[in-house]
Amino acid sequence: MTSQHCILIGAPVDSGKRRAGCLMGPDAYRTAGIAAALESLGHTVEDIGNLAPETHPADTNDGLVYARNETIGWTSRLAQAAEDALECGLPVFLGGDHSLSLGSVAGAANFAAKEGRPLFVLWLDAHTDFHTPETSDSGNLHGTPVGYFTGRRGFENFPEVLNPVPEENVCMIGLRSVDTQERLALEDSSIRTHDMRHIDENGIAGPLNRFLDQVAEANGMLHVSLDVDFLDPSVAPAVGTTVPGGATVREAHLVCEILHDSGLMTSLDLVELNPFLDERGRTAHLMVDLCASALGRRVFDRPTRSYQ
Ligand SMILES: NC(=[NH2+])NCCC[C@H](N)C(=O)O
Ligand SMILES: [Mn+2]
Ligand SMILES: [Mn+2]
Repeated sequence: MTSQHCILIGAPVDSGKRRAGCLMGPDAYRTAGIAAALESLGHTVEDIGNLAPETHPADTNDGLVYARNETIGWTSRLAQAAEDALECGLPVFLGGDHSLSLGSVAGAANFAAKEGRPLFVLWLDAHTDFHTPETSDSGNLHGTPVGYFTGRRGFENFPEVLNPVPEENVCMIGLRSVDTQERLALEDSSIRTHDMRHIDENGIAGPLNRFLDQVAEANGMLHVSLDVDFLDPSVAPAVGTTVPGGATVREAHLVCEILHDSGLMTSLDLVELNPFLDERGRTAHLMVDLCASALGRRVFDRPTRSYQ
């Protein structure tokens, strides 16, 4: 297994929705032992601590979009952090709510463009997060990152997206809650969407492997964004937007194990963990275990042999 330099980036973003708590996420991952888990796999780990948003005007909360200015401050800060970290290793963003991915993905896209490689995004989530601030019913910006980094219009005052991720490079797995405006916009887009019914009928490995083949063929970089609510709430209760019927522990590990074996993942977000809603750290521990699977943990050190 090739060892990697993992850069843990604390992103205590809590501005993407009204319910507070994701700001405690980075420390919950640390408490759950994320650094030791990755080191035990032979990786080097550098924890750069928690970042803060760039200074921004105070939010007046217009009643439509919640904490827009703070989220703008985070977006530019995290885009720069992603670009810097990709110079020397594999950034792992410890969220923080999903609005952090406006920055982490935009930064990864800027880095990929400098390298002359396309960026691909794997979105593991119950939601598509494909709103713009104008289409959002809730006004919560954690529902908008995919809209932003694919270059949809309506993100006034946000940093310009210099390298929008082409829609055909985005693959979503785990979907089971899509708003009408998102559904209409997705119908006009070439984003690949795999809802839970598709997974129930066909399994989770097929769509993932097909996407990874596409990434490999294009010599692409791959950003993976893992939302806690991708998982079923019975195993991952610590998230404000639970939707029943999510991925099982085994399905989620399988995704992460396949990702590791592909050797394609170049950056990772762990988002939406709200430790205030957790049960004795079980969701934080599961997310750390999934991260470890994505970085090479397996049941056997060697491929298992079948009986002859
Ligand atoms: N990252 C998330 N948990 N997003 C949930 C978004 C829910 C809903 N679609 C909204 O825009 O408000
Ligand atoms: Mn999400
Ligand atoms: Mn979600």
